[in-house]
Amino acid sequence: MKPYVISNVGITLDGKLATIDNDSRISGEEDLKRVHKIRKEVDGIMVGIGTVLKDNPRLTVHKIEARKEDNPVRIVVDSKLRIPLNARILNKDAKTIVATTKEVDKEKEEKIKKLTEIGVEVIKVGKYKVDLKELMEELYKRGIKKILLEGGGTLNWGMFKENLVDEVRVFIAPKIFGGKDAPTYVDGEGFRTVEECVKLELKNFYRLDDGLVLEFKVKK
Ligand SMILES: NC(=O)C1=CN([C@@H]2O[C@H](COP(=O)(O)OP(=O)(O)OC[C@H]3O[C@@H](n4cnc5c(N)ncnc54)[C@H](O)[C@@H]3O)[C@@H](O)[C@H]2O)C=CC1
Ligand SMILES: Nc1nc(O)c(N)c(N[C@@H]2O[C@H](COP(=O)(O)O)[C@@H](O)[C@H]2O)n1
Repeated sequence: MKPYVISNVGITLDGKLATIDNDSRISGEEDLKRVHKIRKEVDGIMVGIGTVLKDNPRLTVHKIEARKEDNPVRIVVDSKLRIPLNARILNKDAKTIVATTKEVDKEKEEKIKKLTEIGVEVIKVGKYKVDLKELMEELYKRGIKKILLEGGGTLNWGMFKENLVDEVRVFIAPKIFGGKDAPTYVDGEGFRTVEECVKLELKNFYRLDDGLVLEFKVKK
């Protein structure tokens, strides 16, 4: 069994998550409130370590009224355990799970010990990179039945490639960032043919702030 996964991002019209200098201010205030309402409804929020290193996010419900108990479990996918011990995602506002690989050297073992001491749960799945299918099963076993996937582009690719995403919600801002090295909604290697690609069914759309929200079901 696996959790139900909603992928949400704020993108520009050209599909970028941030500029080449990592400026990711895409959503307006109303869109951020929409995202925080989803955060409040789910059991877990998941990001890749790239997002933690670049944005240092809190990943709590802080744009709408909420109690500490409303904060979902924060999940970071981090194969090489690069997470800084002072990252905001490790603060006491909510529980945090760090998913890493089973390949553990002495340095990694020490980091796991430190993380555990500050109350972080470390899940080991996969050999060279985090096995996302196995991670989903482990999270489900821990009562995490609904997840908000908040990127970035590399983790999004991993989740789509493994067919682990059930729903897509995007805010499209009327902006163009350009830049072939700017992160896009889904990066990674990409599919080679249209047959292999992820197919979506448009369910809803509406205007918000200066942009557009689109909601899709992933066709299975
Ligand atoms: N506008 C928006 O809504 C959002 C923007 N962003 C932006 O996205 C950028 C970060 O994206 P990325 O650098 O791509 O980092 P990412 O957040 O996708 O993390 C990628 C890392 O995840 C780890 N990982 C472990 N196992 C994996 C697996 N099986 N599959 C995939 N990844 C695995 C790897 O260490 C990899 O380097 C930042 O610029 C950030 O600002 C991030 C989230 C939302
Ligand atoms: N939905 C959305 N729109 C944007 O314009 C964004 N830049 C993001 N970023 C995501 O939100 C995280 C920040 O969360 P906190 O406010 O620190 O709780 C960031 O790391 C991205 O995952 N999202």
